[in-house]
Amino acid sequence: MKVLVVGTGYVGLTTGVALGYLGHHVVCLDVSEEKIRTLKAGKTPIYEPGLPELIALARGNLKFTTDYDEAEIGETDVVFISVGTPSNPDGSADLRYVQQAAEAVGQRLGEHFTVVVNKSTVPIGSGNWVGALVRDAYERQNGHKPNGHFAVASNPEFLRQGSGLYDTLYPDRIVVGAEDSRAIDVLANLYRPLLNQDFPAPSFLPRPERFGAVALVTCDLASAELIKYAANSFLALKISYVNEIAQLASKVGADITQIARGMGLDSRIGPRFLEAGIGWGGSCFGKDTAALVSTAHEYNLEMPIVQSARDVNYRQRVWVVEKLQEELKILKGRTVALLGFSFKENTDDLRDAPSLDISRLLIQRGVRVNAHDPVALGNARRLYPDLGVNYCDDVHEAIQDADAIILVTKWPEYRELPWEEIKHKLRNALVLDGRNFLKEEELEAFGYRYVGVGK
Ligand SMILES: NC(=O)C1=CN([C@@H]2O[C@H](COP(=O)(O)OP(=O)(O)OC[C@H]3O[C@@H](n4cnc5c(N)ncnc54)[C@H](O)[C@@H]3O)[C@@H](O)[C@H]2O)C=CC1
Ligand SMILES: O=C(O)[C@H]1O[C@H](OP(=O)(O)OP(=O)(O)OC[C@H]2O[C@@H](n3ccc(=O)[nH]c3=O)[C@H](O)[C@@H]2O)[C@H](O)[C@@H](O)[C@@H]1O
Repeated sequence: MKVLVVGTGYVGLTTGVALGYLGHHVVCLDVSEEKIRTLKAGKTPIYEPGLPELIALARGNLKFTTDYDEAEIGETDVVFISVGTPSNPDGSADLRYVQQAAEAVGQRLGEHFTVVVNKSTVPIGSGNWVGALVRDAYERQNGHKPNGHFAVASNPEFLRQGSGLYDTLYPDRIVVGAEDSRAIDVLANLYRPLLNQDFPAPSFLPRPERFGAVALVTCDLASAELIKYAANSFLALKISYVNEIAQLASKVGADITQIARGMGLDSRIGPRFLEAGIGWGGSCFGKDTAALVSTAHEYNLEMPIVQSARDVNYRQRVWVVEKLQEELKILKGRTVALLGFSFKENTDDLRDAPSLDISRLLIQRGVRVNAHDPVALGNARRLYPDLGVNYCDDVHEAIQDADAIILVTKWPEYRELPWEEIKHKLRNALVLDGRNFLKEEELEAFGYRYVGVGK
């Protein structure tokens, strides 16, 4: 099938490349000249494991452009809108990029039946709104209304950064919401190889141990839109819940890792997303929980549970600094090494990264912050040159003369640092493990004071 993906960020590029790999003809369009130049040169503008390899395999089915006129929208079966939907200051979603994309697509629709798909996370009602934008743009361009040439669908995305390709090729479910059953049929055909799981598995990606057919959830537009917000908010509150219990665990001398294991083995609860730590960050949990609360307000509803998950999450970031102060007594004049700057491992993304708030809070208290990250420092220097953080390309430089190490992101290489050897570089052998990730017993055996979360 012929596919256009508008927006080549973490979601759009992953989706486009995966669909190209499955044999569809995909145009990936972005307004960023730089991103498209990079892609045309055979490189990837984002760090996502497996993406360069899959692009190389799908190359013959992929075209990259910044020009809507080159995208052959008039003959395209499916257009994915996968542009950013960041937060407005009041928490609602900023839909300006979606609007620009919908209008640009509407102007160029032809007689061929095209499904315009909201893949971006967009508030309830956006499907209808995008439909109206596309229709109006078409009418302005052609002088008459479109006559059943297009339908709108909502196909929310559930991939996680850092395992985006794996999540795309081996999804738990695919959700398609539409009022027009033709749109559901087209998307079911598009996703057939994923639904049936009958494509050659790329050798460079991990494979699920057991895997059968994937569930296709079909529903109306509003339900699909709400599934996305409800799922993200539920995951966010699951983490905040375990962090709330972690706070109590450390007061009463219990261990949150054992508690989470004991809880998670109940199949009604499940073990995933029960890792206590300094909380969630990233481009979506914060944004989407805020947007859900904001949408509820429009309908005169409070969302106290979702709001509390947000509050608890921020409290974890403050807790790190309070804990450090408790350990070191005086923070002013101290040096702290932050290990990991991206919001999670295997990504270079800094959106709502806990490291940013933790750095700000430490710097306000007179602490010198040395930060290391295996892949995110380029973005950090570009986006946050004035944060006051000393970005260190070498982890040994970051820990030199530090009064404490804070593990912020669980990059595997931090577990494998030569902890015994590097101890002499520190002024004070204190490790605050914000992800309960390091080898506690080993560190203690080397003479470190180890502080975890909820232990
Ligand atoms: N990042 C993630 O893990 C996930 C993100 N989502 C949602 O997917 C959407 C996209 O997120 P990301 O890929 O992370 O964003 P991103 O910021 O990485 O990429 C968005 C891209 O859209 C481009 N763009 C903006 N306006 C455009 C236009 N008019 N025409 C063409 N391109 C345009 C930008 O230049 C940018 O490259 C958001 O709504 C997000 O909430 C959903 C699931 C997972
Ligand atoms: O809408 C989105 O953008 C995506 O948001 C999350 O994916 P992502 O933010 O990429 O990464 P996660 O693996 O969910 O991690 C989010 C944050 O939670 C933290 N986390 C995760 C799991 C856990 O048990 N504890 C915990 O603190 C991570 O360190 C990270 O900061 C969801 O998991 C995806 O399903 C969704 O598509």
